[in-house]
Amino acid sequence: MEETKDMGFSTLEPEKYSKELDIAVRAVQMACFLCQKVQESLISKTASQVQAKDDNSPVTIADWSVQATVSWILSETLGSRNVAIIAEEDVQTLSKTDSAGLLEAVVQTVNDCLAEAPRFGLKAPGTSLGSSEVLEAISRCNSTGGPNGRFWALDPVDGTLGFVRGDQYAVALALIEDGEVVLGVLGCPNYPMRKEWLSYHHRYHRIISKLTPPTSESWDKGCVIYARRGSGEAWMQPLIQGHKKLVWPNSATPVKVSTIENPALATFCEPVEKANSSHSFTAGLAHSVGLRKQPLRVYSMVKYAAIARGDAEVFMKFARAGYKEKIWDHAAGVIIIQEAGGVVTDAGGCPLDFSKGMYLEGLDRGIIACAGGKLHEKIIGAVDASWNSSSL
Ligand SMILES: Nc1ncnc2c1ncn2[C@@H]1O[C@H](COP(=O)(O)OS(=O)(=O)O)[C@@H](OP(=O)(O)O)[C@H]1O
Ligand SMILES: [Mg+2]
Ligand SMILES: [Mg+2]
Ligand SMILES: [Mg+2]
Repeated sequence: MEETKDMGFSTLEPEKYSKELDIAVRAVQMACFLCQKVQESLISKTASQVQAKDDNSPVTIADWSVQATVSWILSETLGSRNVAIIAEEDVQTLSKTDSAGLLEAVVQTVNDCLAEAPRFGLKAPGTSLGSSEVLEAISRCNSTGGPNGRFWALDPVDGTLGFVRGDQYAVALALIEDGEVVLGVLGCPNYPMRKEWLSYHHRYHRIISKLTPPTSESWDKGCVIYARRGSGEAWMQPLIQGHKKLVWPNSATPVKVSTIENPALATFCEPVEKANSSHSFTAGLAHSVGLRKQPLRVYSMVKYAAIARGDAEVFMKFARAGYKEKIWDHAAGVIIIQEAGGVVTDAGGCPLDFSKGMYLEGLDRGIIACAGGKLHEKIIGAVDASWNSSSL
């Protein structure tokens, strides 16, 4: 039987950050609840509710609503003076005069979600938030990060493209102190019941509805994974929302990385979009180290979750030259993999540096995360040769 501890916090109770971790897990559970409702309505409606940002990437009411909700919860529970947050979204688009409908939808979504706070063991607001309070909660996430003090890094919806396509996405929240990630929480609302389904892009929902009777509680769909630095443990909770009977306190089971060391048996994952990572470079690298399986292409930080859960062994991302990785796209995933027993570095073998502000400055070429040191060593050892023979 699998070990189960109440929340997995029993060993952490006297430890630093236990209150922050507890609140962060609840906030991410709520965010997942919010996202599931928005994703359902996005997919069932024909009207497009997806906006394009300046860099042409998508943003939806879920991105803003999660940012507002998590910001509000952290401020209410920890005190707004103690909370600094760096996050992906801002209020620029929402504040435009022609965005009144969009803002209204965000305010409604936030209030609908916050009204459910007691199910997550949190206090709901006394009265519904008005639009100025929602905008304020979003724009309060204006920390610039850096080497000193404590701040949260939030990606309200990571893999927005996967989200709008009805596929994988994640909610990512990390606490960074003096440049080091100390807590990571990753919500993966569509994490499938069977790891094979991770790669069924687009068809995912059809498969689920065909194979899962509508009455099924589908316990294993979706999870929240979290870890505290130095604990040597990573924990996973089922999602609260699909289960009317599930209320706080939730249960947690430990997760561990895979023990596979043989590249021929290992699965590597990478971004779905070629624009986000060079598929041809990783194919060459995979070939040279003897990774024989097809790459598992998954949107978002669900890739980090897959490594931490032992469902894949390697994650590689090599963005185009000039692209600077943002800290909120990696912080939570990195600490979760490390505490679950894995290794994460840049392509030169150095740890990722979360102390330089919004970006992972100084990142050497790409990111390589592995279930174990041996696999990691092999891949790092092969990067230079592949790099020199590629045109990246
Ligand atoms: N050009 C480019 N190169 C590399 N990375 C980029 C690029 N553009 C965006 N992003 C960031 O990638 C985040 C999603 O990364 P993924 O690894 O999940 O990629 S993919 O969606 O599977 O293709 C995505 O996160 P979200 O915006 O939160 O979805 C972006 O921060
Ligand atoms: Mg992201
Ligand atoms: Mg995002
Ligand atoms: Mg985005």
